[in-house]
Amino acid sequence: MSTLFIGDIHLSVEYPEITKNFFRFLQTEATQAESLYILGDLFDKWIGDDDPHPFYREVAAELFALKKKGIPCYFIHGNRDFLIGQAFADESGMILLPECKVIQLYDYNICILHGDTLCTKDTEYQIFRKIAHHRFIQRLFLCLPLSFRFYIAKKLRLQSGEQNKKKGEEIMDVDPQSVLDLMACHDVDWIIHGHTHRPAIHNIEMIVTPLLSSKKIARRAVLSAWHNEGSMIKVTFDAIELIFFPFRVSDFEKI
Ligand SMILES: O=C(CCCCNC(=O)Nc1ccc(S(=O)(=O)N2CCN(c3cc(Cl)cc(C(F)(F)F)c3)CC2)cc1)NO
Repeated sequence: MSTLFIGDIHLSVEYPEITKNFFRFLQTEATQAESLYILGDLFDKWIGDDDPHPFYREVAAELFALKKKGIPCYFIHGNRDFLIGQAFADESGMILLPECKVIQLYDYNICILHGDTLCTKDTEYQIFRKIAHHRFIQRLFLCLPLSFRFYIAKKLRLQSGEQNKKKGEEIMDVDPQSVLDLMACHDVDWIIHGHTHRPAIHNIEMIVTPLLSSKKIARRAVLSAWHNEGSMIKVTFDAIELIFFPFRVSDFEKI
């Protein structure tokens, strides 16, 4: 049996191919798993569970179908969809997890998180995150009329797109010391995260006891975003693998 991790799907009405392939993943690979973890940025934007767009109803229904098949789906918020609340969790059957969680899978000790909190060099983003994750600010934002939230969302997405272009590669990636601190704090052998869109499995040398200078190799597995292909991290008793699968061309494109 296996446990699957995905993230950074960035579903939006503008990219129906990604949505189609995400639904196909839920109806195929995901049905063979013991459970599915979505580690953030399932959606490219989220301005509140009260957004009535039928697109969200469709995604919720496809996710709920997985629950009906007895396969639990766990969700950790990303920097895009950090406002997903209990209402959408109930509608989609997803189980909301805290922003960082240690799970025992087979005989692995794994810390799972979205990954944006590891990008500590991006101080501009970390300041925005602190403000936007404040309960009062979130309550205030969710009280605004949807139209005004749409407006703010459009502005912020444009702004973050422009800001990201100016930021160096290093700032946009995880800070190595933050990774070491997190793994030491939770005493885990594995960390699985997304956010950076830099898929890989990295070996990390951890000092276990400084005096004896004994070390161990831990591993950091990074999810791929779903731009032109699907991707997941598959955990089985024997291995943790980063797997890519091509998007299947929709019937329309075959014409
Ligand atoms: O990798 C890197 C770079 C990372 C790039 C980070 N950029 C990034 O995430 N941008 C971004 C994320 C979400 C959206 S949104 O459209 O979904 N939406 C916007 C309005 N949201 C809001 C909520 C609250 Cl409570 C309060 C406010 C406030 F205070 F602004 F009004 C706004 C809710 C969410 C738009 C852009 N660094 O390392």
